[in-house]
Amino acid sequence: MQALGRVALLTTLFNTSLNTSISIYRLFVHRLHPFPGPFACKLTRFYSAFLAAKNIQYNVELKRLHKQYGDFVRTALPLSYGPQTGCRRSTWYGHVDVDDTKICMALSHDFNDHRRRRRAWDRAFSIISLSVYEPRVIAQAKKLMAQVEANQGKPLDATTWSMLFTFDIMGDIGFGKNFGNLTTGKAHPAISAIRDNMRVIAVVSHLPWLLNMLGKIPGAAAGYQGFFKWCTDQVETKRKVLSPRYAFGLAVDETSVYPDATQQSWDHDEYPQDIISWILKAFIDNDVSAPPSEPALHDDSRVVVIAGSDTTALALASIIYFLAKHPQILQKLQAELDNAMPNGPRSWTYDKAKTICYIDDIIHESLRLRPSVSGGGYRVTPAEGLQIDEVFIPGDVNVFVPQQLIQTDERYYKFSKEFIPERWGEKKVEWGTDKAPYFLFSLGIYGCVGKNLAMLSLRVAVSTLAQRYDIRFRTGDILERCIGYIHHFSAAFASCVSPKEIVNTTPFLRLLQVFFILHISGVKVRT
Ligand code: HEM
Repeated sequence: MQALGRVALLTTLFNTSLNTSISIYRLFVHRLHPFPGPFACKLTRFYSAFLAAKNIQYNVELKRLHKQYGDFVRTALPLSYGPQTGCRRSTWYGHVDVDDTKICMALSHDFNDHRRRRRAWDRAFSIISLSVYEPRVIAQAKKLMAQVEANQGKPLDATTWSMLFTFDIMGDIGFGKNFGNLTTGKAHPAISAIRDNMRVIAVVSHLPWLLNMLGKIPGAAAGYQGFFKWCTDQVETKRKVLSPRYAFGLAVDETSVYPDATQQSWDHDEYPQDIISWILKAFIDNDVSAPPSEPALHDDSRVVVIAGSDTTALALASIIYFLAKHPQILQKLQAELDNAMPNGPRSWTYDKAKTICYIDDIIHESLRLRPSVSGGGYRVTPAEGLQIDEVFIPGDVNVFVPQQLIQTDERYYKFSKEFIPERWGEKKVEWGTDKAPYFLFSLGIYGCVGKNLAMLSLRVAVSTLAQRYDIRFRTGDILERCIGYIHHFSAAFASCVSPKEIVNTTPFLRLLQVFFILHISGVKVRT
């Protein structure tokens, strides 16, 4: 008993002195001690996780911190991205595994490994690949419009429908599969798995070592296993599919076409028709751009599912919200659509729609105010440090950019909190928009590989929707009350919007009344 007491005493003494010396070091000696920031943040990353967990709104907490401490806050430091930056991925990207051979390209730390693997993804998003995807995105938009028409007069949940739309695009373009969300109107179970996954990452990724450790404890990640297995199954099913199935064009259930699909081999001479086939092709061919292992391949598939759907869904839901809030902007867009396509929806083509710059201006303005990836990617400064104006940040320091804060900073954007798409068009030079920081798809080597697919999907959805319908809130007075914007994931790939109600009436079918209700999915509703 006495011995036990001594061990306890010694352990307490050891831990107390260890923690005290670490605290003194972090507070007064650490290279970053001159940077202002909350006391607790200087001591432990648990405080950041605590802030993130409060309402799963780390961006709001960051706003408060920057207001209090200025541009540079210890725990969140702005830096420049772009091709010239010497910054690389930080330890944040090790939250799944620190071994690059086991994780997806989107989390790979090693500069050369990432650059090598990125090539397979670049092929999947080349101009030729996008021309293959384009009619399939349009086909999904047609299904969305059919649902809107079929539900006239009834409330439509625009957040959910945005997700159903982008999830089906991801299914087809990502895996060559039809997940049928837009046909059934029911959300695929993987959608709630994505949200759950993101919610955990939003909080625990502030402590990447903890997430990493939890992943290694048997059973600790049991909650994810269903989703992980589902993603793995998508890849494995794909691996068994013969190339002639591509002759069938749009997604088909391959087992119905090739009941004995397991017996078939991969024809790698075929031009792949979806993202995962490009990655698989590299893998099967042992190409230099291939994922280095089976776990890495399967982790890549999870990136396709999550990055390929949630980001664009949030962007679309936000755009619908802004169009409802600003009817004069919707009218201007409709006038431009009518001008380019005087015969209405029947004369709609993507070639005509994409010539309307105002559509892109609306998309950019919406993403400026409501970026789908609110925090930007976490980076580590180069060994020689980083000079930003008069501030020097030492080398090997983890930093990240609060994207939404910068993109709504009055110093860079006039009327920065207002939705003014014209700042990207006729006011661009006068307001200096082209010189303002804007990186919603990130920049440089780690920039979004899916940007062109996202823009294609958004252009198609916004133009077809606006051409057919007026959009307004069902009850205008709830608008501001419902504002709340939840970013689950400060560095990548997830967010949700809160409840909004929208009413649509169509200019072409004026008798129609369609209600959109934008409401939060999977997260407690905030009013
Ligand atoms: C509006 C929609 C989208 C936005 C705002 C967006 C934004 C971003 C951002 C900011 C990054 C950098 C993250 C970081 O630094 O860690 C990124 C990376 C990435 N995005 Fe997107 N994204 C969108 C849509 C898509 C789509 C549709 C895909 C298709 C699969 C996609 C796939 C990826 C991938 C694979 C990466 C990692 C790139 C790399 O590591 O080199 N994204 N995205």
